[in-house]
Amino acid sequence: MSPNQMVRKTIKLYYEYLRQSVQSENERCKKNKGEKRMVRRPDLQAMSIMIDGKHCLNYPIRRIGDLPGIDVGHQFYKRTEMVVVGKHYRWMHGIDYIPSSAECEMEEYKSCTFPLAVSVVLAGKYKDNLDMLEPRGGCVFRIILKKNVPVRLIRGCKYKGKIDTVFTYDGLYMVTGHWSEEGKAGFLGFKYELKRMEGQPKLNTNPVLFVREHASRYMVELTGKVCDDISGGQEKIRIRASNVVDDPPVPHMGFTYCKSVQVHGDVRLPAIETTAGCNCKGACVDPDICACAKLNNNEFPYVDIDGKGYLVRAKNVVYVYQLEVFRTPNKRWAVRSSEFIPSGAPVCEYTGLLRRTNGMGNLIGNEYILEIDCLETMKGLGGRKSRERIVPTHLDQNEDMEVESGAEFCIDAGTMGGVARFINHSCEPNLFVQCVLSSHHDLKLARVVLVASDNIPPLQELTYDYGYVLDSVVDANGNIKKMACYCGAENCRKRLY
Ligand SMILES: C[S@@+](CC[C@H](N)C(=O)[O-])C[C@H]1O[C@@H](n2cnc3c(N)ncnc32)[C@H](O)[C@@H]1O
Repeated sequence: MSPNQMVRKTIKLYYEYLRQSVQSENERCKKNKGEKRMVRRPDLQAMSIMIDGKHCLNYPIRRIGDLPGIDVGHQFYKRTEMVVVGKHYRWMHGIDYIPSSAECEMEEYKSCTFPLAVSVVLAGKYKDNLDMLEPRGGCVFRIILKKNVPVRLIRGCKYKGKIDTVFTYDGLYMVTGHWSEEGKAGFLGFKYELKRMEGQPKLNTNPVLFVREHASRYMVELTGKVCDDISGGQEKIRIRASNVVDDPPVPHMGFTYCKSVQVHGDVRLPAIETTAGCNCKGACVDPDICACAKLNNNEFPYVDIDGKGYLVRAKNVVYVYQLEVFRTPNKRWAVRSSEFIPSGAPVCEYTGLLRRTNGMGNLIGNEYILEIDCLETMKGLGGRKSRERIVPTHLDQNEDMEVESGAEFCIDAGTMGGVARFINHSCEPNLFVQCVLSSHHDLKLARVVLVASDNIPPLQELTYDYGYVLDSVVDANGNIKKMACYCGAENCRKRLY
C-alpha cells in the first residue's frame, strides 16, 4: 500500500470510529433522559480508540519534516484527524513537539536539544498571532522552535459551511529569527520569524479561500452552463450541467430524468411483502427493542449528526448536496458537488428502469446498467470484496439463497435515470455503493444509494468503484471487451474492464 493510501485508510477508519462514537453517545443520552448531550467528545473518543488500537501513523516514534502521503495542500477537517496521521499530535496546542530523542525516528536530529518543535498550526486563536503569509510566519509562546530544524506549518481557515475549520498543510518552514515582546494580554512572549523552505509546491491556501468564499457563487454563475436543471424540476435542488471542454459545448445528454426507480414494462415483480417498520415512537432509541436495528445486527445503521443521517459504516443492507454534471476531456460527463460532503453522508440514489438481468442480450454495450448484487457483495462472490462481520444475521443464516447465478435484477439508466448515471468509475473512489431496504426485505430488489466514503471537498469529482472483474465484459460475438480507465488514481488498474 502506498503512503497516500495508508493516510486515506487511516483517516477513513478514524471517521468510522467517530460516527460510532457519536452513535453511542446519542444512544446513551437518549436512554438517560435529562443527561447532557455529548458529555464525551466523539472526536476525542475516536482518537483514543485509534491510539489504543495502534492504528495511528507516525506514532509513537515521530518524524521531523514532511510525512509520507501528506503533500502540501492536504486538507484536514478536524484537529484529531491530524493526530491520527501523526501530522500534529498535540491537538489542543498550536505547537507540536517531540519530547525526547527516544521518540524521534530520525538519526540526524537525535543530537539536537529536545523538546523539538515539529509542527505549528496557525488557526488565529492567539491574540498576538501574526499570520502574514510569506515570508513571515506566526507567533508562538515557548522557545522550542530550533534553527536548522524544519517545522510543518498548517493553516486553519474558518469555513462557512457545515464544517468549522479547514486545516491546510502549507509545507516546511525554518526559523530565521526570534525575539521577545510583550503581548496584548500583558505577558512577555516569544515570537519567531519563519521562512518557507525553497523548492516546495506553491502555497496552497488559495483553494481553501476559493472554497470558502466562492464555491456557491461559482455554482450560480456556472461557467459553460449548458443546462439549468437536468432534473427538470424533479429534484428539490437544481442539478446544473456545464461544459467547458467542447467547442461548441455539447448540451445533449439523451436521457429522461427520473427521481426514483421505475419498473420496466416487461418485468413482473415477485410478490413483495411490504414491512411496516418499527414500533418506536418518534426517533428510534433502543437498538435492543427497535425492529429496524434488529435487522441490522442490533445496531442502527445511521447516526444523527446535527439533524442529518450519516451511515456509520458500510453495511450490506440499509440528497441534499448541490450536485453539478460537468464535461470532462476523456470520460464525457461527470458529477461533482459545490459543497463539502462529509464522510458517511448519502449522496444520491442510482435510479433508472428496473429490469431482469437475464435476456438482456440487446443491452450489450449499455454503459448505464447497475446490478442489484447486494447478496453477492455480502457473500463476497464474483470478485466482489465481502463486507465482513456485518452480514445481518437473519440473512446470513439463510443458506438457501441462490446467489451463485448472479444478480437477478438490475437498474438500467440508459434511457431513463437520475444524476447517479453520470458518476464515473475510479480505482480510488470517494463514494461506495450501499444497498438499502426500507419498505420491504427483498434483497434482490434493494435500492442502491451512493454514500461518501471520504470527506469530499467541494468541486472534487464524485466516483465509485464499478467493480468490474477484468475480462468479464464481452461483445455480441462473445469477444472480450477492454476499456481503458482514466480515473487518474495513483494505483489505477488502467482498465475499467
Ligand atoms: C455510467 S456511465 C458514467 C457517465 C458517463 N461518463 C457519461 O458521460 O454518460 C459509464 C461510462 O462512463 C465512462 N467512464 C466512467 N468511468 C470512467 C473511467 N474511469 N475511465 C474512462 N471512462 C470512464 C465509460 O465510457 C463508461 O462506460
